[in-house]
Amino acid sequence: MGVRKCGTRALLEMLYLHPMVQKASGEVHFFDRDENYNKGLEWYKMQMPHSHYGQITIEKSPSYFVTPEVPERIRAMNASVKLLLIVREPVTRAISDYTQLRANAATASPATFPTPAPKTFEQLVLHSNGSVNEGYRPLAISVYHHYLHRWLEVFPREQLLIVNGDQLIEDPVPQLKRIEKFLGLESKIGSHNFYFNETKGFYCLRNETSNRCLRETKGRKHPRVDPHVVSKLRKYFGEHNQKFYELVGEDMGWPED
Ligand SMILES: Nc1ncnc2c1ncn2[C@@H]1O[C@H](COP(=O)(O)OS(=O)(=O)O)[C@@H](OP(=O)(O)O)[C@H]1O
Repeated sequence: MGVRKCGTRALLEMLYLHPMVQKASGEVHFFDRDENYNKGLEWYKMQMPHSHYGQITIEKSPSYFVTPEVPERIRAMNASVKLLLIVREPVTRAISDYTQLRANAATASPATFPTPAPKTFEQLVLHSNGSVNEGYRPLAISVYHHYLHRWLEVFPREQLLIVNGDQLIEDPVPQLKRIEKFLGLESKIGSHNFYFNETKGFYCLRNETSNRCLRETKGRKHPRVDPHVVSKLRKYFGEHNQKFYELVGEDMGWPED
């Protein structure tokens, strides 16, 4: 169900290494987009892969996390569905989001004549008086508790697993073992499924037939951000992170300066 830029694609592809998991190929956007939702559950099912008896079918659409109608719509489909939420340290997530928005803007309108330089992350996250620009969307999405409380009003906590996206980058196997257990799957994914690619700087995936890394849009180089700004943002998120820890009953240990 999200969160955007926290490793949703990596998580989906890594889980798909398991023989009892089938995945939808793209982002389905059934529950968050009215034009899809109004096509009905049969349409949703048709977007799903074929699966054998006992296999688990998964899909990811990160905007589910922030779209208000989604929890209730999912519950109406299946109140016992299992949900995975992958999170990342909020400032890193915001920088990743900014990096993607900037890359998308550059692709959408390639400069054929001199255009003003895009605003820096620092310019966007702080007002001119130095206060945090809470309305800047990449910051707002990192305030996880604002969105999560709606999910917990609709689903019991036991149906939701919080996956640590920073740890999934550093060392994927322990996170995947937790998920296998949560999903009631036999433990199958192990270190034999991964190799570290020095050029990409990330783990890549291996199965019986192929070795592959995620696409170049996953694992972008982030711009250097002024450490004072990072520190200011971490302080700002401190209180929000505590609220998130309380909601989920887990301390993610994110730095506060
Ligand atoms: N193994 C591996 N390879 C490449 N990338 C990895 C991997 N594991 C996690 N990640 C992190 O995934 C981040 C992208 O997250 P999402 O897939 O959720 O992005 S999106 O919201 O669907 O656009 C992406 O963010 P950026 O580093 O900012 O590009 C990665 O840090």
